Amino acid sequence: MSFFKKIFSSEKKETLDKGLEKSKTNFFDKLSKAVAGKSKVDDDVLDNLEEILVSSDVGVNTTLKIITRIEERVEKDKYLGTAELNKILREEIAGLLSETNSGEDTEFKIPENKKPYVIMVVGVNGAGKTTTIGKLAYQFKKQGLNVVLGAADTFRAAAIDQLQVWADRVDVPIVKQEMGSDPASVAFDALESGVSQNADVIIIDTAGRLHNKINLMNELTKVKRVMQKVVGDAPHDVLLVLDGSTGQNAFEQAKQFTAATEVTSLAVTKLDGTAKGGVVIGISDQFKIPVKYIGVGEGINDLQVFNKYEFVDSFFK
Ligand SMILES: Nc1nc2c(ncn2[C@@H]2O[C@H](COP(=O)(O)OP(=O)(O)OP(=O)(O)O)[C@@H](O)[C@H]2O)c(=O)[nH]1
Repeated sequence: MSFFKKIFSSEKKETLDKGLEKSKTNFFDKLSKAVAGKSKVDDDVLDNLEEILVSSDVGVNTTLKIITRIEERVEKDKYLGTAELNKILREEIAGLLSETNSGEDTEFKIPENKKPYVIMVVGVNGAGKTTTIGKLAYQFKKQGLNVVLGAADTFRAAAIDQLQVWADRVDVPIVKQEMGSDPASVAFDALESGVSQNADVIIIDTAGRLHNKINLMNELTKVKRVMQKVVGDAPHDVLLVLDGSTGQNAFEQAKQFTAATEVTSLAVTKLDGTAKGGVVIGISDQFKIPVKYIGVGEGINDLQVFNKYEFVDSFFK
């Protein structure tokens, strides 16, 4: 490993550790209370563990899966000490995450034969869409790629302005129109402009209104259809941004968006400052969609490519 890579990884690790601190403290405080005075994993411990996982926003279905797997191990081992519980949980959670996340990545590499690579970003207002797009643009630019942004969230003037702020900050071109114009038309322009500029990546912001599933579905379908007039297989990635600090509400949003369009990857934001980090485990398991990025701070560097090993290591350190 190069010296630079080592420094970068240790910085990434520090940010991740700091970002997950609240979730960890919450989880392990409860876990240590649950096993206090017990040497063996018994029904009581498992009941408590179930409650802790649910209250850590892992979600009921995923919690039951984890508990069943631990029960099976208890059954096999006969005597499973509480001291081993931490290690077992870590193994089971890593196993669950492996079902959806290949996740050894430290950086997302754009496939060679997909240029321009088009990312359509969806999610409700306030989930951290704009910030995530800005941070992503910065990461791609650091990789030496040409990035173009498309401000297709035309529903609110502030959304266009905010994306412009990020475009200026990262120093990448942005394609935008007036507030209220047709999002599909902005997406079309952005792709045309990207193709003519020989862009490597085009990131399209979309409106996050959820008041009506049919409207949302129609709008996203239209944006996709119109983009395909310029780049036949666009979008290559439909990235759903979820606010991790909303816990169960993030599950609800994932449900609504996956019903409205095909979502191919997830970004879970605001994991710093929340005790609900377990949401990453549950959402990835329930929706069988890989978590590609996690947001662990407001800074430009605080979006990390999700790596299941790093995540579990940081959580169970
Ligand atoms: N702490 C923290 N804050 C974040 C993170 N990601 C985004 N935010 C903050 O969340 C707030 C909302 O983010 P935006 O990017 O504006 O959200 P949006 O989804 O684009 O919402 P609209 O602009 O309202 O459409 C901002 O104050 C961001 O700085 C994160 O990973 N950690």
